[in-house]
Formats: sequence, structure tokens, C-alpha cells
Amino acid sequence: MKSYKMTIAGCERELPLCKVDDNLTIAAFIMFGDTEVTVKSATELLKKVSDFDVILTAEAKGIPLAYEISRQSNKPYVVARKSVKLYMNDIVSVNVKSITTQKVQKLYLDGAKANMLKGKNVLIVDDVISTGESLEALKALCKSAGGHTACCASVLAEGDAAERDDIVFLEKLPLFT
Ligand SMILES: O=P(O)(O)OC[C@H]1O[C@H](OP(=O)(O)OP(=O)(O)O)[C@H](O)[C@@H]1O
Ligand SMILES: Nc1ncnc2[nH]cnc12
Repeated sequence: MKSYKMTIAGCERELPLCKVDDNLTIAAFIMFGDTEVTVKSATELLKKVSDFDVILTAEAKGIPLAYEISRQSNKPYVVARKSVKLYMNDIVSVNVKSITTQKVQKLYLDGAKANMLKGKNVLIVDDVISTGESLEALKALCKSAGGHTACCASVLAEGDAAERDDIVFLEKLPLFT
């Protein structure tokens, strides 16, 4: 399998190339199981982000990063879910479609979790920002919950996202056409 070699938070990694459609291939960045990259990325991102009270991410691949940023900063984190669980009440929701997702999905926050964002400065984190759709959904969710987006951060900024100046990230990741 072809791959793309890069350094992430000081760690050399080979990202497998993965076809999205006939015109687009991505280098898949899967941080699950990579504790070294997760811990070092959290440390590096914390040096770059502005002040915040609480961390917000989306299920699934953003979760280890949010956990580790929470552990290192001693601030709480909230996970927006992609399905409703029976233990969730007073749900806040928004639509989302990412570069890797075939159909439109939803993000859901339980009312108690939404309350953790209310009136707070929120750091939104994800492993990758590409089209920015997932980030927009998280921002909308944060707003619906009464939070203020203080800063948006990701380990990698893919494609056009690498030119954005409203996000904090560690490395650029190209798209392959
Ligand atoms: O900027 P975008 O185009 O929205 O792409 C970025 C999003 O895509 C990935 O999640 P994915 O939708 O693959 O879901 P997963 O984390 O559940 O695997 C990634 O973790 C980001 O959340
Ligand atoms: N390169 C990538 N790897 C994994 N998930 C992604 N979501 C968007 N771009 C991605």
C-alpha cells in the first residue's frame, strides 16, 4: 500500500493513502492507538492555543486528543456524539458532513454536557480539519449550547484548511488528486 511520510509532533509516521473517489485520495491520519503522537500533539497544541475553560470535540477520532489535552491542562472535555444514546436528555443537535463521510450525519449533545459549555470559553479540537464542515458543526453546537468558541485546534490541517488563519494546527497535510 502506498503511503505518505511525515513528522507529527516530532514523531515520524507513514500515513496510508486511501481513495475517497476517482478524483481524490487522502493520507489517512488515524491517531487511535498512537499514544506517543496523541500525548506529544496535545503538549504542542497547548503551547499554541488561547485561554479556554472547556474542551469540545466530536466522536470519534477527536476523543483521544481531547482527553489528553484535558489531562495536561486540567480542564474538562465534552464529546459531541454521532448518535443518540438512551441516557441522553434535552438534546442539542446539528448536521455535519465531513470529507470522509458518505452521508450527512448529526452531532448530538446531552443537555447536561451542553450546560458545561454555557457561558464558557470553549477550545474546539479535532485530529484533522479538512473541508471544515465538522468544525462548523462543532462551532454551531457550541453556540446553541450558549458557549463562546475561544479557539479551534487540530493536529493536521488538510488541503485548503492549511491556508486558514482562524485555526491552530501543527502540520499541513496535502490532498492527492
Ligand atoms: O473537515 P472535515 O472535512 O469535516 O473532516 C474532518 C473530520 O473528519 C474526520 O472524522 P470522520 O468524519 O472521518 O469521523 P470519525 O472520527 O468518526 O472517523 C476527522 O476526525 C474530523 O472530525
Ligand atoms: N486525512 C484524514 N485522515 C483521517 N480522517 C480524515 N478526515 C479528514 N481528513 C482525514
